[in-house]
Amino acid sequence: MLDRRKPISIAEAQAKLAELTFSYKTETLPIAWANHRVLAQAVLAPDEFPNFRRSGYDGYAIRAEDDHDLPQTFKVMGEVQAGAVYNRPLGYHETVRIMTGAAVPSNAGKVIMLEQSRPVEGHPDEINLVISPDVNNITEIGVEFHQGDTLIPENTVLNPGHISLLTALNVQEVVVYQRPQVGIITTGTEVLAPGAPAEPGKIYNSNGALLQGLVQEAGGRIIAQTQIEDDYDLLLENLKTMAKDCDLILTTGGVSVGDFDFLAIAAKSSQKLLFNKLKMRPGSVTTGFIFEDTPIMALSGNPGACFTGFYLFAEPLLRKLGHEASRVQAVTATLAKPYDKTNGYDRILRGTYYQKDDHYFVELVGSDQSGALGNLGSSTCLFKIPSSNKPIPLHSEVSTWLLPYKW
Ligand SMILES: Nc1nc2c(c(=O)[nH]1)N[C@H]1C(S)=C(S)[C@@H](COP(=O)(O)OP(=O)(O)OC[C@H]3O[C@@H](n4cnc5c(N)ncnc54)[C@H](O)[C@@H]3O)O[C@H]1N2
Ligand code: MOO
Repeated sequence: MLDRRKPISIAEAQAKLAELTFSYKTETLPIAWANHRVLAQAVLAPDEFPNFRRSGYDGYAIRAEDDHDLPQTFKVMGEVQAGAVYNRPLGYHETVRIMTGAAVPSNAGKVIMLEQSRPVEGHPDEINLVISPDVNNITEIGVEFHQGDTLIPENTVLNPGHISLLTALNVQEVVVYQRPQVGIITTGTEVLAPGAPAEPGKIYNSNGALLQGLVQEAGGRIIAQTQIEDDYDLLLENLKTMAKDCDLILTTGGVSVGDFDFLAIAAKSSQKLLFNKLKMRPGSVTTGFIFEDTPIMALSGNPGACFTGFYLFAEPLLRKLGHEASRVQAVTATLAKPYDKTNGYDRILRGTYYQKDDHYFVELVGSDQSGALGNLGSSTCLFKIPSSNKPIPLHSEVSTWLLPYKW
C-alpha cells in the first residue's frame, strides 16, 4: 500500500529538531587535547597573574625613594636575568641591572630603561641614570588576573589563545562537553564499498565518504560506520547496536516509497516519528525520528539530497549535541543569474555566493539534479527557489544558507 505522508516545511522540520532536549555528557581532558572543545565549566584563576613583580624592560631597578633629581649615579649591585631572583632589598642609591621579565627586587619602585642610562667611565660597578620616566615599568602582581577571577567562561570554544592562557596559569585539565558520538549507516544493495571491483548496475558508496567528512567537520566523533544491503532485519540490528552508544545516527537511502525502502518502515514504527516528508526538493523524503531514545536523521540516498539534508537538518542537530551553535548561516541573497525552471515545491539549489557592498549574491553551480555529485565540492551555499508556476525573476531575494567550511 502506498504510504501517505504529511509534508511539512523546512522551517517546521528544523523547529521539531531544535525542540529536542538532551542531557549533555562532559569529560575531563588535558589542555593539550582541548583545542576547539567547548568548556562545560568556567576556569577560575588558581593564582594571581602575574604572581611576582616583573620588569617590563631591560634596564636598572631603583627604589622609589631614590627616584628624584636625575641624572644621578647608582651603584650596580648585580644582574638579574629573567628567571632569576635578587633576594636582598636595594639600599640607598643601589640598583641592579635587570632583564625584561625578571623579578624586580622586593623594594624596587621603578625600572629605568637601558637607553636612559650612561656608563660611568672608569667605574664599571656604577651607572648614571639620566631620565626618570612617568611610568614605573614594573608589571604588578595580579594586574591581569586575581586568584578566583574567571579566566575563561563556561561554553567557550577553546582556541590556542585559551590554551596558552591556561598553560601560563599552570591549569592542566579542563572539563569540556563530550563530542557527539555519531553512527552512520549507508543502505542500498546497489552500493559498493570504495575500492571494490566494479559491477554492472552498482555504484560506489559516495554518501558514506561524504557524511564521514561532514560529520567530522561539524565536530562529531564517528564511533560506528557501516554499509548494508536493503535488508530490514539487518537495518534494525544496526540501529539497535548504534542506538546504545550513539548520540545521533545518520542514514542514507531507503527512505522513499520503494519496495526496499526499509528506513521508511523503521521510521514509521519508531518511538517517535518527527517528519517523513518535506515541502522541498531535493530531499523531499528526508526523515527524522527517535529510535530507542536516539535521534535518527534519515537522509535521502541521492547524493545532492544527502548533502542538502545534512546541512539543513543534521548539522544543526549535531552542533547542538556538541553544545555548539550551527555554523550554517541563514541569510537573504540576491539571485545573480537567471533560473527559469518552475516548481510545484520549494527547490533548494546548490550554489556559490559572493559578497558586494554588504550584500550576498548567489547563483547555481553545476547541476540542480538531486542525483548529481559534480557540484558537492564547489558549492559554498544552498539557496531556495520558492514553489511557483512562473519563473522567479532575476535579482529576486532568496533564502540562502552559507556553508561553514568554505568561508
Ligand atoms: N515513486 C516514487 N519514487 C521516488 C520518490 C517518490 O516520491 N515516489 N521520491 C524520489 C525522490 S525525490 C528521491 S530523493 C528518492 C529518495 O530515495 P531514497 O532516499 O529512498 O534513496 P534510494 O532510493 O535508496 O536511492 C536514491 C538514489 O541514490 C543512490 N544512492 C543510494 N545510496 C547511495 C550512496 N551511499 N552513495 C551514492 N549514491 C547512493 C541510489 O543508487 C539511487 O540512485 O526517491 C525517488 N523515488
Ligand atoms: O527529494 Mo528527491 O532528492 O528531489 O530527488
